[in-house]
Amino acid sequence: MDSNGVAETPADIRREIASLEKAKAEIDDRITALRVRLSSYGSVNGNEVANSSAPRTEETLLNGQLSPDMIYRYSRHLLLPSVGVEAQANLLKCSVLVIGAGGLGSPALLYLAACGIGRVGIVDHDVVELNNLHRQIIHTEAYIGRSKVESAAAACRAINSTVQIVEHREAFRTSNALEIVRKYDIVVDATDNVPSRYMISDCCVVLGKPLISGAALGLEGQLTVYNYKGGPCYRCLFPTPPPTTACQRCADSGVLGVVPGVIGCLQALEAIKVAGAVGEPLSGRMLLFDALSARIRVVKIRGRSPQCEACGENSKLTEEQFCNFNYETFTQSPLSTSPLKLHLLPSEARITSKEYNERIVKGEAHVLVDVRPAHHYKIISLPKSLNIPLASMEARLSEVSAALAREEGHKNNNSQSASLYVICRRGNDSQRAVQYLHKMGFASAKDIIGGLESWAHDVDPSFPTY
Ligand SMILES: Nc1ncnc2c1ncn2[C@@H]1O[C@H](COP(=O)(O)OP(=O)(O)OP(=O)(O)O)[C@@H](O)[C@H]1O
Repeated sequence: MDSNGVAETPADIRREIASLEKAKAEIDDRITALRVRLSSYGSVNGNEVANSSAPRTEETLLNGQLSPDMIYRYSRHLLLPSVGVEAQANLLKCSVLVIGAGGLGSPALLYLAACGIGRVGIVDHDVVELNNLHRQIIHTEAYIGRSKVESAAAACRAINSTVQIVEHREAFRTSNALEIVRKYDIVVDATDNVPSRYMISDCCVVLGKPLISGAALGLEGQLTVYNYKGGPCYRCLFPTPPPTTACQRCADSGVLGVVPGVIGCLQALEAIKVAGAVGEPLSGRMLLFDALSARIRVVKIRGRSPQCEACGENSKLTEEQFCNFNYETFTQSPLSTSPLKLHLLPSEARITSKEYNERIVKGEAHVLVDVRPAHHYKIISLPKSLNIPLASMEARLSEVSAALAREEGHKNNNSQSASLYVICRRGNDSQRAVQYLHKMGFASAKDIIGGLESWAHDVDPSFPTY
């Protein structure tokens, strides 16, 4: 008999248990599905969209204690005596802004989301490209052509749906910098370019935020923490920017994918130390990483400079001065030639890639000198070109004369001189080479405007670019 006086058998009881268990499983499934849906909501350009994103810190911290889910998720942190519950709770209450979702930002963001930083902001204006994927490991092929912020935010939410991810799909500029940075406790500079580095450091000085700054190029990287508890800012160390010609970019010089990976991880580590109030953040010191020799060195750097134009005692930058500062012109020395704006030659000494193609199709006798470095030439080159890198042009000038003589003898029975064309990757070094060749008596030498990039764009779309 049950409590209602109805006769029941063990089979009845088993049936009822099974039925209730099925209903319970369906409710659990529904709760899980709703949690996943909830975590897929986020904020775009700093404004939260409907339904807010992840649970807020107050929900994850019960009466200041970690919730059971949090204890389980972060148990390996909690087991570390130097981290423990206090530092983990500090992380959950903290907000970190990562500017740049590229080579440095990718690992930094993944670790910051995974470790339970309460709110993570991502700023970037760029879209994912195929040649990003060897190092920008937060992005996948499925996101090629789509916003890096959108892609990075999805990856962070997939790792940890309890973290609030805020999307800022825009370039970081003086016009939006203060408004964005004001909302965060710590800033990670993962932009890896000089104008942004000055702008971000100055913004952090104005708003009093600690800054974790990283850089990676080729096979080397460096890292430091600026503006932390009276420590130096970027301008204290580098009051004047380097000449533009000294500012190499990954797109020109290359970078081994793991190098920004290492530095980006260390940036996340420093952010965690500052956020969690553990350890000794890398302030007043700089870490230098050399991948080839597998060496990491930490050197002491200059402390805060009283004369610094950003954080100096009598010269502290104001919000207004920051907003009116032009970082692009400040970081471009008027004496140095911007690699993108070289105009060294008169128009008669230049020819478009289309014109060059028409001439060779007609069978014009000519020599094509490719002045890129030999390792670039090995990547891809035009048929029958002669590789004489710009740096060795002076020493190998006789090879140009010999090639012209061969071509004239071969094609024209010495009756007509052969033309001389010069090409490079984007049309800057070729102009320098033509200028030099003119000086050395090769008066007819012509530069192919825009180099191999223009060839790929205007003549042969199947020609690979890099
Ligand atoms: N001022 C800025 N505001 C927002 N994002 C920036 C700013 N400056 C740089 N970034 C972003 O920082 C990231 C830096 O990434 P990274 O240095 O790995 O190279 P990349 O610019 O993606 O590619 P590559 O240098 O190979 O062309 C990029 O996604 C870039 O869009």
